[in-house]
Amino acid sequence: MTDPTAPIDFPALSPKAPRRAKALMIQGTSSDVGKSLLVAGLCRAYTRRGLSVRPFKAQNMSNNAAVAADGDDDSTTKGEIGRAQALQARACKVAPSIHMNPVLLKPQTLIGAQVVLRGRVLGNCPARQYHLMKPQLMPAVMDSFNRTAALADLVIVEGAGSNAEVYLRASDITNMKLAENADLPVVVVGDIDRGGALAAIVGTHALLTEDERARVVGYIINKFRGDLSLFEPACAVMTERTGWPWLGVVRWFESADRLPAEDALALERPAEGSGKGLRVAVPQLSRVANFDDIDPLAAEPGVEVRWIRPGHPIPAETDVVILPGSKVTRADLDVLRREGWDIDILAHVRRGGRVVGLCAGFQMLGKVVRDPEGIEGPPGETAGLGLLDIETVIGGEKRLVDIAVTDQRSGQPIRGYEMHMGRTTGPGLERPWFLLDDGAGGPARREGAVSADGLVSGAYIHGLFGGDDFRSHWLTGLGAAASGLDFEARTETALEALADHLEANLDLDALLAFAR
Ligand SMILES: NC(=O)CC[C@H](N)C(=O)O
Repeated sequence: MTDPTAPIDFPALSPKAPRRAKALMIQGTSSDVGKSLLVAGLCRAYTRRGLSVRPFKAQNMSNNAAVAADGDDDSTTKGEIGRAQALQARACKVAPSIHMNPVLLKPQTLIGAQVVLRGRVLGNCPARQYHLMKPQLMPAVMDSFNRTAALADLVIVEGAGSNAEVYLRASDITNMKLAENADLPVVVVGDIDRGGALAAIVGTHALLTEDERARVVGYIINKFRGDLSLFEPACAVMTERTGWPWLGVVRWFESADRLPAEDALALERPAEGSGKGLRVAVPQLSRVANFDDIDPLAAEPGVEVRWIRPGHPIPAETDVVILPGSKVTRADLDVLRREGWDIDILAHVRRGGRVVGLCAGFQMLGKVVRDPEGIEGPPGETAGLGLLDIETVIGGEKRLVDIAVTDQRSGQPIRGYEMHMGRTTGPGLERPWFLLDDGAGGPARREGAVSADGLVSGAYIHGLFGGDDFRSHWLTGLGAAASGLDFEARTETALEALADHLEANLDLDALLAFAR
């Protein structure tokens, strides 16, 4: 993608389907005000009321992606969308679609990202170039919105970041510009937990144009803790300054960490876990991807998961080091070395400790990672940790597939997904971690690798630990206690609790009446 003004080649837009759904848009005064969670909760609450609901977010920036159930019209493979929209789809009890999140930006460097359009990689792009290219994406965004709206009674649309970045207005495809194009009523959400909510709401109003202000049907204050009677005068001030109705205050939702987080900011949360039992350390890579792979382990009472921040060593008293996925395998190998984590990991293995690599983490455990075309950074190769006798080349079509198979070795069902461009070869694969059997009677597929001494293992499969049987089997094999936790049910309970929470905190009939 060298010329940002060159026309983009994407599949033909569908003939305009009649819009059936009403829609309501949730915009925020900044990122991380809790928009994704609010949308997920509204999706579930209105689904429970018998409506056919769909989520929509034009553009998401996240390395936590999910495999959609569909791909673009001319594609035989499935696409990917942000994890938050996949969760929202689940809240609506429908399969995730590429049209729920037509543009996904997966950050690779501080100033550039992989651009995924309608589920498929369009290319890598520096932020400045993407900014110029963005207006061209609007027809595809609108097409996806229309397709989503043609299927449902109600679409809950999520904005991105702050809706008052007015200097970016010309290239906006995901906040007020989308609201204008699709004629959406807008609710503005402010975050009291971070402070400055008054200034954020009043400042947002000040920065918007008259027309944009008129689209706003009211504001919500999210993440409130404390005595509401003390805060009510603040709402009077905001309403007086903006003329926008106050639609309610949503109290802090305690179970938020039971739902998969969208961006790596969530890793700043204190670790869960009892402080005893199996000690799992996960280095916090710079472009960590699909980090919710670790959530099911963190949810086990007998497991203590610690995310290791830059500047901190991997503690010697660790039982298992898990190397997670990463958007930029080679650059994150450099991070491992810069932090001295490579030395910690090698010492850990010498002491008889276990290491597990997932996707990019698996690639890092090999001898070398090559990127001849420069897909994830400057072309070249980087030595891996050399703990598995494998090599990886990044390139070709991205592999995006859901997996629901049986591991012949353990007899355990394995569920998960693959999402990677790297292809791995080498003698290490002769000792696979899994022998995957799809039940159709064909030969088992080998997946992953295990070192000769059995201490180091890795595979491409994300979501492995979400399977209760596999997780219990894995924990028991390490001499750790498995609790019998039903992870899916835990997520489902959290979604229901979130919907209850919104029913209790907001007037959802009134909110629904704003949809049009
Ligand atoms: N999800 C991942 O960890 C991706 C691994 C690597 N960046 C690849 O594309 O092959």
